[in-house]
Amino acid sequence: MRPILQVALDEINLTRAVAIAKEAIEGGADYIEAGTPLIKSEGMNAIRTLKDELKGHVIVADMKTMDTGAIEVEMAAKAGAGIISVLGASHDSTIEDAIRSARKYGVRLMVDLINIEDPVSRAVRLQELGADIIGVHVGVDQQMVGQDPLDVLSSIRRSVNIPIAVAGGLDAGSAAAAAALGADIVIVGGNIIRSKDVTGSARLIRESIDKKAAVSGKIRKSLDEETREIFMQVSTPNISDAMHRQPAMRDIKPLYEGIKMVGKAVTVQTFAGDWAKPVEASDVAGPGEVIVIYNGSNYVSPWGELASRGCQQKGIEGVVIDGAIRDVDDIRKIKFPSFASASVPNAGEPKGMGEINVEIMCGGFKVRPGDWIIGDDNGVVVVPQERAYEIARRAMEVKKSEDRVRAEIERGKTLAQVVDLYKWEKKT
Ligand SMILES: O=C(CO)[C@H](O)[C@H](O)COP(=O)(O)O
Repeated sequence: MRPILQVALDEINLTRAVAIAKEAIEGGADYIEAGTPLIKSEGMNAIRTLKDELKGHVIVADMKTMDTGAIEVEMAAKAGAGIISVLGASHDSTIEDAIRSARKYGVRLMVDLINIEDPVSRAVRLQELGADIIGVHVGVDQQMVGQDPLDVLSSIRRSVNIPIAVAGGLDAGSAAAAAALGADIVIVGGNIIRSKDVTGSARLIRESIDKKAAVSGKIRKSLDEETREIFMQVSTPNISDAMHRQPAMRDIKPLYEGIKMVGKAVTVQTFAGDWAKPVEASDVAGPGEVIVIYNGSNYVSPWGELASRGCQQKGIEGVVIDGAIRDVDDIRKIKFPSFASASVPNAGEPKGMGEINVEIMCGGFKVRPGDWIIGDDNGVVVVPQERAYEIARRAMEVKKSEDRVRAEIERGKTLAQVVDLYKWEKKT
């Protein structure tokens, strides 16, 4: 039997969720899941509405129940769900009572292994308890720090013989790999529901699942390479949103339009106009790095075109100056990504005060050597190195959501209508 494609509606607006579900069905989705955020936002009404609107399709209630298993299964079953999820991390008594309730109401119970330390032995135990489906699942937040549900799928497949569902950031390639590794149900959320073309994305994933492409021996790029690649694709507003709306470096502006800069910081602490350490930093920095300078004066410059040329030849990504820059016309001509808080014609003197690669303040932000610096036409943001991969992944999720909202606006809605603004204003 060909694997089932289940589309997870991780959405908070029911009207949008129904529209997205219909588009996904057109592309080949079999089961439609009321995602946990949708259930929390709209309650059992979400299940009832999906059941009414999507005749002939199994509706899955992703309840993620942790306690009172029987009551929650009863509620979702009565609303029209055919499969209901409980968490594998719950006590066995919760699972057993949920199973009794599932049997009584003629629905299947999916037990979700999200965040379980030893998923293989828990899966074996859940099979003994009578679970109908094992959910191998890496949650959205776990995906952002690099976890992958396919890492444990084969071992679980070898250990249980009941159906297995797999979820966790799957796309066309990993969905096909999941099917090839023995998944019976392939669950896809973000990569379908946040796509500009939901039907096209669902179709692509449906086709690749059907081909069950052999698991490629894909060599994973280094975390730094992946991080850089993602930062190149997202904007500084996407990154700011991903960091709970963190502001950009204050008063630091791009030198020209169409600028894009991504790199790790080589920092310079210097003093008004002293250009020795800034220019020496171009000998320290290399490809993939950005020189970030605190100079402390908007009236005398520690940097200009000649320093920029030297950096460009070495593959240094750009420069950010809390202070003044000069030769802006020439720097614009060679398009060396540069950001500064002022421009002046006058240079200072090379006195040699200050230090390279120490913690500095730039545009009101602490910057340490190795922190990620991303600049574009909107400004410059700093991402702490420890969270760079996670923030890059979260920024990509922001971008995907915006792509979907943009597609809905292009079909004639306003932003307020698409995001249901009035309903979601903060109540005081
Ligand atoms: O249950 C979920 C999150 O807890 C999601 O529905 C599931 O992970 C599928 O979505 P995605 O493909 O975006 O990971």
